[in-house]
Amino acid sequence: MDLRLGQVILRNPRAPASEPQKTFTFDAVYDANSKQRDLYDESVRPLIDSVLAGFNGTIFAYGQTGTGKTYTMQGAWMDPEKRGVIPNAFDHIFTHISRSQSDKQYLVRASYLEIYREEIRDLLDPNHGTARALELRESPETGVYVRDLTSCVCKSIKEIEEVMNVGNQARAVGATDMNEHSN
Ligand SMILES: Nc1ncnc2c1ncn2[C@@H]1O[C@H](COP(=O)(O)OP(=O)(O)OP(=O)(O)O)[C@@H](O)[C@H]1O
Repeated sequence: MDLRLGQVILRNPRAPASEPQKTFTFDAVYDANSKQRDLYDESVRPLIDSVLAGFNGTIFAYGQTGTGKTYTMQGAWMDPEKRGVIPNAFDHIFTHISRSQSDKQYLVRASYLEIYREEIRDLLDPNHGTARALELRESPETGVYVRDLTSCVCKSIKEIEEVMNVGNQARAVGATDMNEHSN
């Protein structure tokens, strides 16, 4: 990895020395020594700032199992240096709201879903294990949305963390089911 050039360089160890390396260039590259805070400040903070200004924003973690998606997104909750994108974004959003002028109003709503075997499951629905899969819909006003997805209004970091914990527990049950099916 070349963090300065934003490049990931791949070499096949079994290939003959004459085979060229493959170089992929990105806007930014972070390796195992990168700091959560640097990733947030450089690559996430500008996106959340635009969301706070009224634009849409998406952060998408994609990769093979065990490559660090959960670590990057959630991190080690109790250690401020290891907190990932989600807790840093909660902090950023609610700090911004608390400091904003009184003529502005913000409404924060949180939903939490997972796509498991091509089906959408609502992790905030207490019956999600037995409920029917949710449907993806599109409307001219709001664009793509998930019909009947639970949405919780959150007024503080504590409230949104509670919503996330409920969803995380539903996820963990899903993972156990999956393990049982594969055994
Ligand atoms: N940058 C990092 N620094 C230290 N530890 C890390 C880092 N990234 C990942 N890890 C550790 O590597 C392991 C796998 O990471 P993680 O669980 O985040 O992967 P994942 O992509 O979410 O996997 P899965 O798709 O199976 O859920 C974890 O023990 C995690 O703590």
